[in-house]
Amino acid sequence: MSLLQLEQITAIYGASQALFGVDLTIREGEVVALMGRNGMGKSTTIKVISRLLKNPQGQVLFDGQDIGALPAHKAARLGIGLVPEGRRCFTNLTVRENLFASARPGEWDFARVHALFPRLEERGDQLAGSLSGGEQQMLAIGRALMTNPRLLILDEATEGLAPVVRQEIWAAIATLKKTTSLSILVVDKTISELRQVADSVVILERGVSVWHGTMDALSADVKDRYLGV
Ligand SMILES: Nc1ncnc2c1ncn2[C@@H]1O[C@H](COP(=O)(O)OP(=O)(O)OP(=O)(O)O)[C@@H](O)[C@H]1O
Repeated sequence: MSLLQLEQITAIYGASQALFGVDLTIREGEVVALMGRNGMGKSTTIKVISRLLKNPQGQVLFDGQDIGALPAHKAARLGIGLVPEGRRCFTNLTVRENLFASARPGEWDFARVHALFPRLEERGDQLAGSLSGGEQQMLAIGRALMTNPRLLILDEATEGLAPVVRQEIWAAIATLKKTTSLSILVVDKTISELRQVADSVVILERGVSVWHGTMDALSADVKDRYLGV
């Protein structure tokens, strides 16, 4: 059964239209990569799902429920956990306080997040603003997990991070895939790493979902046409 279903989503910023028709389905436990060149609508699609963009048109179903009119905090409460582009940790709170601030009852708690990212336990009393970029991304993921989501969304999962840290983030995503029933929507530009975790791919081109299929079906022609690689 599909956990999330977007049908013919359109969205505007003021007078400028960003999405012209996005279809996207994520099944329970599935990892979907959302791809496309810069400015094609990936972050806007994520804002529609997490209800951060007001008044998109089209249908957004989460677990069969139309969430098109819910405020963002209610979408989060239903089980949509967002790791936003740029991390957006509370920089003047400690690591522990950041995690505590988003905690909701469920299987994800301090112990489980610390097991996934031991660095967050070591840095528990440190201000989030003093963490490295990679550590902030771990914290952003940990904070989203503390909400006990059913769908975890990572916008630009490893952008701007050093190669060794990127590997840690991909390893954590692979662990989540292997050991939980979470559905994951991930935006990133590195196809080789996405290939390790993603079950399927949706490609956006100028605000339209133009291609979807498995990672293995992502041919050189499709990559050349839509991703410029
Ligand atoms: N706040 C905004 N106001 C006006 N236009 C916006 C805003 N945010 C995004 N856009 C426009 O909407 C379109 C889609 O942008 P979006 O950020 O969703 O693309 P993206 O695929 O996530 O790009 P990137 O890979 O560069 O992050 C672009 O044309 C962008 O300029």
